[in-house]
Amino acid sequence: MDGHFVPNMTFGAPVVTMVRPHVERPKEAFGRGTFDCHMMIAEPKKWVKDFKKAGADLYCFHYEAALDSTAAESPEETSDKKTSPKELIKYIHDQGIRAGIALKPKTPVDVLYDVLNNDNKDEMVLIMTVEPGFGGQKFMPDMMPKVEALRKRYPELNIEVDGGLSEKTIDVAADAGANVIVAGSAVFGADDPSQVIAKLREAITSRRHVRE
Ligand SMILES: O=C(CO)[C@H](O)[C@H](O)COP(=O)(O)O
Repeated sequence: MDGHFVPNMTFGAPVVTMVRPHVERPKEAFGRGTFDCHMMIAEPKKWVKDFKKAGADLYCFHYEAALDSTAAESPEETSDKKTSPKELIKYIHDQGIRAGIALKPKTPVDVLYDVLNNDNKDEMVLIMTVEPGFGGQKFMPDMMPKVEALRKRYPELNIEVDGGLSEKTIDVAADAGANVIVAGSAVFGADDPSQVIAKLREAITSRRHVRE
């Protein structure tokens, strides 16, 4: 979060660098230990290399930001050229990491149909189930048709949901086809976080939307 794309700020690549050595690298694509960096920032292309160097396995940018941001490849650089969502996915893959593309609640899902590759093995889509910027908001069930549409069209795509996920809302998300869950308050506010994580995981694995 950069205080521009969203009205809040969080940490950057130096924190990722410090945490990375304490978490074993994933043994397979999207596996345990994946550092999935959700970039709620206005200039997503500028930070890909820094986050890759810091240890990100997956760089997830916002579609809305990539529509109107620079093609410059570092924070120090300027460029008159623009990037685009499709170009940025390719650029992230060229850096040797996986790409995620996030949609804010008001952005329709069909904008992605010309952006995603036919082979989705190195991609993920994040459907925001709150307006990005703050934890502790209410889950928006009206985002589920977007998840359903993606799951129908891309059976093997990793589909992430973020915002208001808990034991109360997980079944709706899992039934719609989400298989990657971001949960803040429900986990960090729990007496037993591992129990909550286990329940969320069970809701997803019992649906098995992604073929193994
Ligand atoms: O970053 C977010 C919004 O920008 C996430 O929604 C948030 O971190 C998840 O928190 P919660 O589970 O409390 O909704």
